[in-house]
Amino acid sequence: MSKPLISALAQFAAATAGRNMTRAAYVAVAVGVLAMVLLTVNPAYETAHRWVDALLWTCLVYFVYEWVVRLRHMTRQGRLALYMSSSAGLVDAVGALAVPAALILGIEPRTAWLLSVLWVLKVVPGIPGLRQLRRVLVLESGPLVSVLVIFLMVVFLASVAEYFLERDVQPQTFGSVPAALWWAVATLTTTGYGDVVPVTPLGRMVAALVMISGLGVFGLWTGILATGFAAETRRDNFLKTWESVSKVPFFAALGPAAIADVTHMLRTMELPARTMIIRKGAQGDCMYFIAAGEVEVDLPGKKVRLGDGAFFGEMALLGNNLRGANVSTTKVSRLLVLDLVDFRVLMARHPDLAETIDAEAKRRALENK
Ligand SMILES: Nc1ncnc2c1ncn2[C@@H]1O[C@@H]2COP(=O)(O)O[C@H]2[C@H]1O
Repeated sequence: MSKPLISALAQFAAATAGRNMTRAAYVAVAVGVLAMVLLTVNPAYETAHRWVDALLWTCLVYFVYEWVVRLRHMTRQGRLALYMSSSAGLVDAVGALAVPAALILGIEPRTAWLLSVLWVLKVVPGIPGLRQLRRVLVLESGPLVSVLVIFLMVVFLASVAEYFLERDVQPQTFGSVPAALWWAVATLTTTGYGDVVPVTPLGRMVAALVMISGLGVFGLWTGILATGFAAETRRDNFLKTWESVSKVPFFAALGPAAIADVTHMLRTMELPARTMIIRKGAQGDCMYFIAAGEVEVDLPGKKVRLGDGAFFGEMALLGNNLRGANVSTTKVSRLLVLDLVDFRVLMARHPDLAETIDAEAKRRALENK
């Protein structure tokens, strides 16, 4: 085998060994699931069964290869048990073994290949939003379970009531509590198939109450999840900003309580190189601290570069409100932004910071004269 081919294969195996989804894995999941769907469409499968089978087998071989490479990699790193018990390890094992196991057990091939739908699970461990959802579900499990209990209570009370009110008029649909339960679930979830409908006046009144309760229950669930997501995002942002704030020497002298206070006021901003941040003559409504990166202040006759830990944009907030120079990034930069309202609060709460900013603004104004 030629050297470039060997090194390309080695690189491919190394990328596959990591626990993250590679581009090839995403393609394999998409192609594999699409081929499985085609397998269920009779005319399409009859005309192109060789292609569909070839695609399915190729994807399966790829997933088995991926699993074996990861098992070897984790064994070498002494993390085999950890990998096998993780969600990614379980999903990889299921992806590699489910279809072959079904084929070996003698299940009809077109039915056995339906198990390839499990390949979609491979994308789950890599989705950051899902990790956040799991955290929200765990943190909000108390209120969510309470709403579930209310849901079950209403379902049971309503189905017993409907059974009692409708059983004589509609024995075939409301002839038992389990039969009435189907109606209650379809109504409370606001699905309303309309296959089972109460006809007695009292039965309809109960149904109306169930419909209204359904709206309430789903409103509560949505509210709990939305609040949980918002709180989670705030927490993530706070931690990110905290990390950046504590790296800025200007804030490092403050105690932890004051850093937390400052963190609440700042928001992070990631910028690529050569991005204009401040335009000369514009109204100033915030100032910036450089957590990482570099900016260039474009002054008449010279350019001043400011790096990690420096701040800028303070002069407009302390002076006549108008920006005195253009400022743009020279490299990828992470900035902490302090809005005017918070700037005033910060100045009032931390006079030592106010003094430093004020002194630097005065020094710069003198330098620019
Ligand atoms: N001589 C200088 N050295 C460093 N930064 C400066 C200098 N002059 C102006 N700046 C910064 O450039 C910013 C442009 O917007 P502002 O006038 O709000 O605030 C200004 C200062 O923060």
